[in-house]
Amino acid sequence: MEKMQSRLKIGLFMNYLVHGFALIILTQNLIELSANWHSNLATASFVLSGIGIGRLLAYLIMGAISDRFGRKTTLIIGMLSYLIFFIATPFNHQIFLAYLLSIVAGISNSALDSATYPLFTEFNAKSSSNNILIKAFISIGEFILPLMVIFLKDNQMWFGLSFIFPAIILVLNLLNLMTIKFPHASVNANSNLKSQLNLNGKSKIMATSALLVYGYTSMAVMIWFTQWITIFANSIGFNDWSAHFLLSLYSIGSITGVLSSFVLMKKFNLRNHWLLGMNMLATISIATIAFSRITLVSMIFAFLFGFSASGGAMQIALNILLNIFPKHKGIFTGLYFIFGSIASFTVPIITGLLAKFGSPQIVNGDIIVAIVGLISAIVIFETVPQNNDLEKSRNKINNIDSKIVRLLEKRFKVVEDVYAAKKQQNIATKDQSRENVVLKRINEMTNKSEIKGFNQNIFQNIMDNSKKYQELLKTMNKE
Ligand SMILES: O=C(O)C(=O)C[C@]1(C(=O)O)C=C[C@@H](O)C=C1
Repeated sequence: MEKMQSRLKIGLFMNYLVHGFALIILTQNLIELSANWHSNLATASFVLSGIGIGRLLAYLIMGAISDRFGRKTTLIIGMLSYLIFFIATPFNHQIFLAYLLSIVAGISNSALDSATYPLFTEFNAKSSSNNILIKAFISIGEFILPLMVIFLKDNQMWFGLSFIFPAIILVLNLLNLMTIKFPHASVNANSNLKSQLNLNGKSKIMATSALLVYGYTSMAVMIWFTQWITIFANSIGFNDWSAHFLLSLYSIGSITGVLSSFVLMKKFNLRNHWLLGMNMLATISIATIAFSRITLVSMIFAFLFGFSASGGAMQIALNILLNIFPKHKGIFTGLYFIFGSIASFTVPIITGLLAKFGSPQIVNGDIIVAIVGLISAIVIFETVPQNNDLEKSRNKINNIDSKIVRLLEKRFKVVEDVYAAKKQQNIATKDQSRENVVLKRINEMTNKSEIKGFNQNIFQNIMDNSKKYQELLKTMNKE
């Protein structure tokens, strides 16, 4: 079981490595692709918008499929459609088909999200922090792909190999995931169908609205920054190198933030405080970058902005949303990411309009988005109770119970052998001396003296049931 879970986990993360490739693979190969499509760069870049359309179209449908038909089905839909995208794109010579394929990539993205995020909250008590790590794998994919594209170019190799490589990973991962039994949402650890957050009607509406607004702002604040920071830095007189370096520092900050969030969420129970703190830091950082205009200060705060705005806070907020709606995790994952997709759609338009007033105004706009995000985080902090200890302890008990049930099944299996042996030798079912030996061992094995009696009681009960089972086998054999 443990081994299964790690195979499943690795498989889910590998998908996001591939997804990191998909996010930038069209732009990274745009010159070759536009030649294939017999179009110019401007028309070719229009194809990129298909991904956004595909995501918007598919999120709710994939969310519903995930809740209704299961995470595994949804995951396989996502992986197969990504496979079609990766294999067909480098061979395709028609721009219309290229657009359809980018829609397919968007659909794949939404299927993966609708399956994976809910799944990670369903493993066990601590696994929802894995949702934060997804971000790290996307970043690794986005880091590797450009290197591969440069390598292929330098060695005059076919650009399409950069598509074939993720396709191979997908095929291997399909084989891996198809042979794994997935945890079932309704019987699994913390997917108790009733939310344990106990929000009343009004708080639930407030929290949900704030979380969905946060779905928008958390995405918007990042896109806004990454698209404009270099231009802004140039315009306020930073040299070219520092202007570009700000973005690298942001990425390093982001990875550091993701890893810190992951470790913290696993170890401590301060999810809401962390979300609030991250948003405060993000707002302070972007404001400092906008107003200080000192290179070193901007560098430090670019790192801190990456750490806080892109360090897993978006995933933490999603986990909170899924805690509020445990019965509809797929749908709410979809809804949350729809808000994120609207951000990727609208930010270029809004910043494009702001550009008329100069890039400093664009960065000021990002401060406003950060403040709206901070206000949402405050509303979330005030309305949603901290992931309480009762919930965590019950999740732990659920995990232990599953292990006990497996062991009891094994014990009953051995009792069947005992029954067969006794039948052959014609021995009575009950054996008091053996029971005494069992109870004595239990007494000795139990460390804590206060619970020795309870454990003996439990084992007496087990043996009583074992005798009943043997009697049942007897009557069944007679029939
Ligand atoms: O050891 C046996 O003889 C059993 O039948 C098994 C077992 C048990 O469950 O441990 C059940 C009934 C006996 O009275 C003693 C022990």
